[in-house]
Formats: sequence, C-alpha cells, structure tokens
Amino acid sequence: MDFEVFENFFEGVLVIDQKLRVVYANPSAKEILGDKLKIGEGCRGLFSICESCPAKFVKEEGEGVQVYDVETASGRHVCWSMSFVKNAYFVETFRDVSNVVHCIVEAERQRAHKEAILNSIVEAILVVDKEGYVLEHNRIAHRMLCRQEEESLVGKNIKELIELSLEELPPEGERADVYVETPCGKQKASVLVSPMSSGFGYVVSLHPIQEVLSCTIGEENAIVFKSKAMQKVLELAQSVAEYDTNVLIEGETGTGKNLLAKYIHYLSPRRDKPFVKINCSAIPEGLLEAELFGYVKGAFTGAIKDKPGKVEMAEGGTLLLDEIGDMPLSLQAKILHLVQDKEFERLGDTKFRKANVRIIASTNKNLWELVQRGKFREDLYYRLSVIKITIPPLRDRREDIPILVEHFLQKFSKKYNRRIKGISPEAMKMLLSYPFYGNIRELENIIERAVITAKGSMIKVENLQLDHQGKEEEEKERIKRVLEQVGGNKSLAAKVLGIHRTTLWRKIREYGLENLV
Ligand SMILES: Nc1ncnc2c1ncn2[C@@H]1O[C@H](COP(=O)(O)OP(=O)(O)OP(=O)(O)O)[C@@H](O)[C@H]1O
Repeated sequence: MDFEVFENFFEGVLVIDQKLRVVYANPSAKEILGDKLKIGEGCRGLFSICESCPAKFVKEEGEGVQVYDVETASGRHVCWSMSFVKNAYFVETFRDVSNVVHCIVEAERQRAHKEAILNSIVEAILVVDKEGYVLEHNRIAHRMLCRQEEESLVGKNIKELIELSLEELPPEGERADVYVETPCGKQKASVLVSPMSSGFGYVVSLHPIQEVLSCTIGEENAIVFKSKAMQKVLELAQSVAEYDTNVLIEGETGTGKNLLAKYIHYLSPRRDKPFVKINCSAIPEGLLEAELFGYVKGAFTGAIKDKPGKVEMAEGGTLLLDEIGDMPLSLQAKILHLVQDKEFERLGDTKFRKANVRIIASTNKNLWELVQRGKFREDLYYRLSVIKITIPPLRDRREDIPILVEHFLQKFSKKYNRRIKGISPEAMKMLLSYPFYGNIRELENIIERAVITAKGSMIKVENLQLDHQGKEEEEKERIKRVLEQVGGNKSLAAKVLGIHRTTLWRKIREYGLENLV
C-alpha cells in the first residue's frame, strides 16, 4: 500500500497493521501526537479511545467508526475516525479540534454560571426577544407560570404568559403590580422590564408579592388589609365573635363597619341564623319603631295585619343597628329594654315578646359626644359598648390602599368582564396621596369608574376621577369646626382630627385659619 498519498493531508493519518503497530504516520499526525508516537511500536495509548479499542469491531463489522471528541495522550482534542482497508490495515484519521472543544467547554461553563445565577434569584426571570417571545427563563419562572413539569416557556409570547404585551408593561426602570395566572391561582407580582444592552430584547422580572391578608366570609365580603391597625381590629373582632356580648363598631363613613359586623356574625355560633341590619338614619322616625319591633293589626291606619319587625326576623341570629347615633331619643328606651332584658313589644300590642338576638351597633358619629350633648342615653351607651371596636379611616392606614385597589380591580374586572391587569405607578401614587374622606367606599367607587373607563389593560391617571376640590373644602370645614369646638387648642384639635400637630399647623396656614388659634 502506498502511504505517500497521505503525506500532504491536513488531517493526521496513522496506518496500523493487524498486530496494532504503527506502520505509518503522516506529518500532521506526528505534529498532533508528538513524541508519544513511535513508528513500529504499538498504537495503544495514543488516544483516550484506546481504552475500549474499536479495532476488533471495525475489522469484524467492516464498518468505520467516528468519534467527535477524543483526547490524545498529550491532552489535545481531536475528531477521530478508524476504518479497515484492503483487509490489511487500520487507518486512523484525526483533526485537531482543541479550539472548538475549548469554545464549547467555555460556552458550557458560562451557561452553567448564568443558570446558577438565574436560579438563585427569587424573582421569575424571562428573557424575551424584541417581539416578546421567551428565549430563556429561570426555574422560578417555570414554577410560577407552568402547570406541568415538562412544559416549556421558551418560544411562548409574554402576552400568553402574563396577559400583558411588551407595550403594556411599565416603562424601563419602573415597577408595576400585575396579576399573573399561576398553577396555584392568581398571584400578585411586581413587574420590571430592562432592555438588554445588545438591543436584542428585554429581561422581564416578576417579583412575587406575598399574599394579601384577608378575612373572608365569601368572595363578596372579603375584608382585605395589610396594616397593623386593621390586623388589631380583626383580631379583636375574632376574639369577641364567639361570645354573645354587645359590640359597638365606630368609624367614619365607608370604613367597613357593616362588613365587620357581618364578619363577627359569621364567626359566631349564630352564623347559621339570620344577620339582619336596620339603618336607623334612613328610616323616618315614625316608621322606625314599626320597622324594628313590628306591629299588630290595627296598630295604626294601614296596619291591616300583624307584621313582625327586624328584631323577630333576626331571631337566633344577629341584629345590626346601623347608624345608632341617629336613633331618636324616644326609641332609645325601647332599645335599652331590648338590649338589657331581651324583650320587646310589637307596636299596638299589649304583651312583651322574648328576643334571642345578639346586638351589634355601628356609628360614624362620636357616640360619647352625643351622650354629653344629651342626644344619646348614657345607660344605653354603656350597654352597647361592652366591646368597642374602632375602625381607623383609610388615610391613617394608607398601606392598605394598594391591596384594596387590587381587590377592587379584580372585583370590577370580573363584574364588567374587562381584562384590567394593573395600575400604573403614577396612578397608584396619586391614590396613595389622596385623603379619602369617603374611605373605602370612595376608593371602591373610584376604581369601579376607572375599570369602566380604562382604554387598555392598565388603569392610568386619566381614569381616576378624584374630587380634590371638594375634599379640600370638606377638610377646611372640618378643621374649622373642630378648632371652634376646642376653643383653638391645637393639640386637642389634632387629637380630635386624628392627624399630627405639625400636619394640622400646615393645614391651618394653607386654609388661612390662623385667626381661630
Ligand atoms: N377591608 C375591606 N376590604 C374590602 N372591602 C372593604 C373593606 N372595608 C370596606 N369595604 C367595602 O367598602 C364598602 C363600604 O363598607 P361598609 O358599608 O361596610 O362601610 P360602613 O362603614 O358600614 O359605611 P357607612 O358608615 O356608610 O354605613 C363596601 O362595599 C365594603 O364591601
């Protein structure tokens, strides 16, 4: 066999006889294998593949073998092949691929580093191209967004995953809160988008936000909160719920007094019996007694048959006397009798009836002040306020605003079948600085309007209809009234208003009320 033909080959060529001795090596082979190569000696050990010498297989099967990465005795990497020719020789050819292998190893090392870093981040990371298609992601993203272990996010569009397209995400460097559908239900997450310096796409990070605290008696009546102040309120409510004591709930309008009363009822042993509410301020004085205690036929013109009142409707359950501060003095004695002796009389009747009801009263007025002014019976006040729970106004627990916003966003998105995903940072900032004299009810109305009027899937500043002018007037009047009541004593006025002294002083100057102090 003429081996000269191999002399100028770029690849290394070794010719091995059947006793596995090297009979020829071309210059490339000599260069690659160095002094480990000895012509006339055995070839064993020249390559890492010699450990499982393929010669026997190649000869018997008559098939060549190729291995892409074989190490030489001197540590170089070659792409190696062996064939059996002319029933006499094994020919090994090999090409140095050390550089390629090095690049692959380096790329693999970098990939492993990147993967370790990505997986050590507590946020879900999605690397997307300019159109929003996922190129890479970390383990948290998989856990957060995939229902099945084998499911892959690569190739999916961000819109499909978080229902927000790239254009709808917050601008670079700004976070926004969104809701993401996860295998465990909706998860709130703070989203941040950073463009890649190569201009190749974006890194979208989703930081899961801890579940909102909520006490719920059904979806409709969820009480959501985050503040310590509300936590205390709820804890107190929970601890008194099981006892049959009367409870007085105080708080400004719209702070959630009705909701809390329902919560207490549903936590109490009376939960399977009725919860009945009567609004003492909404019913004309003449009708209130009949509404509360019922009447018998002929009690007044139009009383054509006996009719039970709210007290009887609440039998076995809870009766909420809403806006108790507006209860006329004339009726207060009868309420006292009900509260004290659990007895009442239907209008026009001659006999007392027994009532098995738990009484919760609520008021947005300062009941004690009404007692002092002779508008509310002191004995009734003490009877009702065995346990007094005061719900703080929303402006004193602003940390509840974001979760309430989200709660209402979800509620109204569902109600109006709109796909509202979140609120822009500017809009949230505006809500956080708004005084909310109408408290949660006002916030609820603002969000309801915003959900209806929002053009895209995010609530923006222009969707918020805030009544700043009206609020300022209202605040000025309130401060003026309180200052007059306390004879200009700033400390006392700040206490009554529930604001800090320095805030009060600033507002006095703002509204030009200096003459009152
Ligand atoms: N913590 C809360 N979480 C969720 N929704 C709330 C919360 N507090 C109040 N709301 C909602 O705000 C609205 C007003 O609440 P509610 O009627 O209980 O207030 P209120 O203090 O009784 O008002 P008013 O003094 O006018 O009778 C309701 O729609 C209620 O569901």
